[in-house]
Amino acid sequence: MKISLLGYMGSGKSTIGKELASKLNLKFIDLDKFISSKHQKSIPEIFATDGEIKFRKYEREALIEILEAEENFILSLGGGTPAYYDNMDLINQATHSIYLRLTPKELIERLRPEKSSRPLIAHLSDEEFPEFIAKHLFERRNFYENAKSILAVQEKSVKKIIEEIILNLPHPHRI
Ligand SMILES: Nc1ncnc2c1ncn2[C@@H]1O[C@H](COP(=O)(O)OP(=O)(O)O)[C@@H](O)[C@H]1O
Ligand SMILES: O=C(O)C1=C[C@@H](OP(=O)(O)O)[C@@H](O)[C@H](O)C1
Ligand SMILES: [Mg+2]
Repeated sequence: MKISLLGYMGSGKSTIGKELASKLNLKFIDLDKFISSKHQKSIPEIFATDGEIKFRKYEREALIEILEAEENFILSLGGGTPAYYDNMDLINQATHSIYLRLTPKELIERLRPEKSSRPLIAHLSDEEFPEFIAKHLFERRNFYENAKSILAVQEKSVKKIIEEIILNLPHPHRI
């Protein structure tokens, strides 16, 4: 079984992916962590030293490497992965893709204390931040909505989200 989780920064991809993998006894791969360990740099360091364009290239290469090498996994993508190259086509060809959909309001609340770890939003002032998230999500949604399955995650616990994902897995993966 190959499952990928996608959605905006802060939607819970990394958190849900890790828990879901442990529940389904599958290998967990976080695309950002994979890129970091491959390049021996944190994501903010890659953005600062190599720039976003190179990051997108590394992200694309890592995605292909994982999709070609691995048989069974839960893959948590980065928020931007579906929006570059034809990544979304590759993701849908190889995996059951799930969009974790969250409202701008909740994303803003969640991301506010965690902004500094995310280079695309780290520099934004308190005034700029909410408007940036709303606009950026509006652009990204077009890519996310190509996922095979869409799950609204607002006001749901991690446990509940995992239960719903498992219930909605395509047959014969349901357990
Ligand atoms: N269902 C949830 N309810 C409340 N907080 C959550 C939930 N899922 C994730 N979080 C929190 O939201 C933040 C962002 O989660 P993370 O997994 O890093 O998102 P992503 O990988 O999509 O950017 C983290 O602090 C995480 O603990
Ligand atoms: O949305 C984006 O373009 C990004 C999201 C991040 O991942 P998370 O969605 O896990 O924060 C990370 O890949 C990088 O900072 C760029
Ligand atoms: Mg993440």
